[in-house]
Amino acid sequence: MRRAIPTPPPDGNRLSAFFGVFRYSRRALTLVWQTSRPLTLGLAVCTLVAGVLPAVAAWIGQLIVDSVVEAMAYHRETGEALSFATAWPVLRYVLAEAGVIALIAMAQRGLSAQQSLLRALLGQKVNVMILEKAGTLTLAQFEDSEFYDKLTRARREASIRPLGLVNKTFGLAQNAISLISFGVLLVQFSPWAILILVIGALPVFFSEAKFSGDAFRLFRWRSPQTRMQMYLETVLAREDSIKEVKLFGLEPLLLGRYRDIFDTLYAEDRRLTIRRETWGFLLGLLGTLAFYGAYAWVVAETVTGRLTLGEMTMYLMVFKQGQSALSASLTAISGMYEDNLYLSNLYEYLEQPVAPQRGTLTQGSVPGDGIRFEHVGFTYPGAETPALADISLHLKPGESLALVGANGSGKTTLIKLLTRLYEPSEGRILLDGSDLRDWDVQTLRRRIGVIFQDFVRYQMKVGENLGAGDVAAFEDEARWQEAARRGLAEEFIADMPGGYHTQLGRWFKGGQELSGGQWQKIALSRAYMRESADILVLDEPTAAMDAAAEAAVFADFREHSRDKMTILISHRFSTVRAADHILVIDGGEIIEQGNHEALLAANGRYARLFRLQAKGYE
Ligand SMILES: Nc1ncnc2c1ncn2[C@@H]1O[C@H](COP(=O)(O)OP(=O)(O)OP(=O)(O)O)[C@@H](O)[C@H]1O
Repeated sequence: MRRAIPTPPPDGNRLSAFFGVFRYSRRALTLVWQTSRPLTLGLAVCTLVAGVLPAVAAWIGQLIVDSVVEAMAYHRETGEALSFATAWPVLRYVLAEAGVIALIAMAQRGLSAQQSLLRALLGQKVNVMILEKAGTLTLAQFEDSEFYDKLTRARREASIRPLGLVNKTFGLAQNAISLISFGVLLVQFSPWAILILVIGALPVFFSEAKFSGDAFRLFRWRSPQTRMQMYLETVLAREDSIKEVKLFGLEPLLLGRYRDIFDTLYAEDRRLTIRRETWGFLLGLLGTLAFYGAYAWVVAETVTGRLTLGEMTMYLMVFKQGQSALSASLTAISGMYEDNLYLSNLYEYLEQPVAPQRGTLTQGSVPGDGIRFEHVGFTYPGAETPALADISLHLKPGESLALVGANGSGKTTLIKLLTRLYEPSEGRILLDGSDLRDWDVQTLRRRIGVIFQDFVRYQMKVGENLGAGDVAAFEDEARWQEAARRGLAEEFIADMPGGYHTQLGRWFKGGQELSGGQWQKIALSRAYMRESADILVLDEPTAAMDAAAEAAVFADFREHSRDKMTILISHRFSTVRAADHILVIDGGEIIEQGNHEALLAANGRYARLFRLQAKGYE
């Protein structure tokens, strides 16, 4: 079934919106100027040259025709044969015109060369700005679909728009210069001619401005659909999803959705394009009418002898070129309007408020106190029920904590709060006696080594996949080896063709894919890279490992984390039972806590689940 897509929202006060958007022009110019001063200056010079010379060419055209007429009269009167001396007065103008035309061509080449260089530089600069900004945003912002829309829109269009805007501004300047110089010539014929020229072009301009506004509103309003299309492309054409898509036979269904979205978007586009071009044509006719009216006028004046043939040629040329310069200027203005609208996207994204980094502490007020949760509650933005409620716990250095609970009970959320990816909605979390919010976030994160269930499988070298755990040792081979040994990855890495330098994943040439358990060993080793960390968090670190590997991992883990705080999430009781504290969480609340023996003795949920699992292994 085709889903109905609502019509775009109304456009409000069009005129004030129209002028309001020009506020980005200056910023785009500044951006281009900062990108490359020499190229921007070069553009300006070429623009000036390409703007002035057409009028000069038209003026020389007049001189050619008039001197030809004069020379013809001379030859007719004297009967003299053509010689260099009699031809030279005409030929020098022809030569001059050739020179001017060559200069125009040079300026235009210069313009396009500089534009393409600037385009590359500017695209890179804007993309870097977008990515740098992404680094300052919070996890919550990334999970907000409206924000994600902004990011997608900014990335998709905005990197080419600033240069578009600047090119149009220069184009406008070039045409304006041409127009002024044409005006200087034309006003000698009649000021009315200039008026006719301007009036003929205005209607097209207004229709262009209106339709580019419409196009932008359409672009903005439909971005969720475009995003869905991009997502479907990813699902249908990426190695990590194609396996399941194939086995479940999802291609026709997903492709059908993809097509439906296109069809609805295309229908809108088509309507807009047809309206835009039809109006453009009809209103453009007015311009043509104005031109031929003026043409007839100039011809009549020449016939009556008020204008020379040369002047007629010049005025017609000036008229024709003036008209195209004018309509080009007007189109440039409406294009600038469009670019400005798109740029507003970019700046809307770049100006997205960043939560201030308040904390500055690098040491807590009670060093060695460990982690305390005090009545911590948390509700995800936009969620109705809390994911965690009234969580209190204390974990001292050297102690281990295990979290047990059904899927969705809030275990990972607790870790996200501890790592300050989110802040508690209620209560507080203390590290060494100080609120996490008061800690310098970098210092805090350096103290924590964590692997999440959905750890990242970097499409990079094996070693770099480990090094990611500690940027300071990103390239440190000795540290890679040490971490791999502890994460039990050493053996299979040694079997790989390039050892630690083997490319992982399938995205790049020569990449090796790993098994689920091998990837998990890589992730575990990555967590071990963080030597300075005294809080180790493992969120289901061994779920994909075989039983022997799991036992070895935990033997080593206990051995090496004696003076550290460790938090472990696992659904396997064989792993959990060794922890000093076990928290049983259900629906975001702690329902039982204690060590293994105490919990068994209490004969509650933990004891029941433990026996259930033990029975399964019998
Ligand atoms: N980013 C998010 N935005 C909104 N709600 C979320 C988000 N992540 C998790 N939740 C919700 O919060 C609750 C707790 O999720 P959490 O990931 O902490 O569970 P968990 O105990 O780690 O589960 P599992 O054992 O399956 O890993 C769930 O109801 C989940 O739907």
